Amino acid sequence: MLRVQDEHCRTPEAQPLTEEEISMMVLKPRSGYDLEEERLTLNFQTMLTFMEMLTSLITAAGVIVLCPLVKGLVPCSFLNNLFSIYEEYFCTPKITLFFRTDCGLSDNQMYDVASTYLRAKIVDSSKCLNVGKTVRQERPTFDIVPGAEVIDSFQGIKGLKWKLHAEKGFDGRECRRYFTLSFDKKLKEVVLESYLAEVISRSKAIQEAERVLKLYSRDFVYGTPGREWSSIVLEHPTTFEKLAMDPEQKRMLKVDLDKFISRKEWYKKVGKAWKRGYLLYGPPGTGKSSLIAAMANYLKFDVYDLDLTSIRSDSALRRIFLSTSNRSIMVIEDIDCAKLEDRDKEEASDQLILKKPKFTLSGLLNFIDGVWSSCGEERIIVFTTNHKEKLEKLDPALLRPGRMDVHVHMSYLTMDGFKQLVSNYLGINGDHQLLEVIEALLKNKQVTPAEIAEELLKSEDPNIALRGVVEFLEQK
Ligand SMILES: Nc1ncnc2c1ncn2[C@@H]1O[C@H](COP(=O)(O)OP(=O)(O)OP(=O)(O)O)[C@@H](O)[C@H]1O
Repeated sequence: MLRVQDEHCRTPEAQPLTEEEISMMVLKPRSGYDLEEERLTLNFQTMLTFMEMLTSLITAAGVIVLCPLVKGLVPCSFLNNLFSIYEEYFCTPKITLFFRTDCGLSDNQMYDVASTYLRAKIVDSSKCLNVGKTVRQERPTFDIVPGAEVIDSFQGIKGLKWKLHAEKGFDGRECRRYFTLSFDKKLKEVVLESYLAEVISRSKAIQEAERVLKLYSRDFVYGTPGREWSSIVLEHPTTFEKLAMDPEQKRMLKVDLDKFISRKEWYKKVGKAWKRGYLLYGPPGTGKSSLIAAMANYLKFDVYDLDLTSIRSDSALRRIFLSTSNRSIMVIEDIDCAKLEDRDKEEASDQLILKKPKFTLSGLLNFIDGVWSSCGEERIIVFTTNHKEKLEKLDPALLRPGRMDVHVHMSYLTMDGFKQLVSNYLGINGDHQLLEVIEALLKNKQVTPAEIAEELLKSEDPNIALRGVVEFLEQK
């Protein structure tokens, strides 16, 4: 007989687990939606009897499969499950590790580690692969498909069996994925102490080698249990070199970022969260989003785009921040338009972060400091606004020293910025008779880089494009 002992519902007569039983513990998800961890212990003395029963059952199942008359009546998936349960738990004493997408409040990094590690293995060992390619990628990438297995080896040890599972909800739709790694009980020490370390380090090396920046947003995560963010590859072409901005301002920003990156020990010494806050302000179309892309490209940091108005509770905000990775930029755009004070009217709940007295932006920063000081490193947070003066009214404390570390004014286009745009769009480096005319016009006009970029896009012929700019400035 199989004795199943659940940590949460042990029978009154159950004895404390022996060391042998503890070492046999595996984590196993329950069926259906409920993935709560369940400890399953197998008792050797009772296992044989059960195996006999199971063998008979499987033999019967085999007969059913072979019988063409009834074959169609038995769902294939049922038999597959039966076989894999048999093989997984009863052929040899096994340990199975589960790598699920979530890990308490945050995403489980080990799921991503496993996914990256296995991607490098599957081309040789899998029969089914997902193939993908974005416009900018030269080569396709391959990914493991649900149900596929990868048998790995390590230091002469064979039979480390990985499998990707896709779990379906009651409506038949896939609701979450997880990997399992099954191995002989004898290998427990080597797997937990050496193999997993090797998997982590290989996956890190692969990620570094094929590093693509990602843009995370929360637009598509609703209905995806276990994930707070969805991502796409960030392929923004803007770099500091391409930005139409005061050259000295650009230089200082790069120095500031370099200094931030190199000061890990300093942040530790003074007991501050290793984060830096930037406030980018200026009229629409002056390049605030472009600057964020330039910062991400410069640092090779992922970007998280957070819409604050969609967050209902303190705990949701904490979960969302905890689900972001290190070496990333959190962007909160148009902070003055967030209408944060209105949210407390929508619902009366103790959880709401925006109850009166009003939620303040500096309060949010305190909150973020708290979350990140406990678990985040190399984090940048960027607020943008078109109206700094509105922000002063909304939350004056935000602009006090020590709140946002760097304030960057994105101004209307200057001649330096214009030369940069002309170089980007027309390949001209300060050498055209219309440049002087344009310089004189720019001194008295307020135009944004976005407006001029639009004009420059109209023709690849420098004479036509620059004449268009002159006309545009004269009419402005
Ligand atoms: N400083 C700049 N340097 C180079 N290109 C720029 C700059 N500013 C704007 N542009 C061009 O204009 C487009 C829009 O600019 P961007 O979205 O970065 O401005 P923004 O200040 O973030 O605007 P908004 O406040 O409306 O979001 C960019 O895609 C880019 O082509």
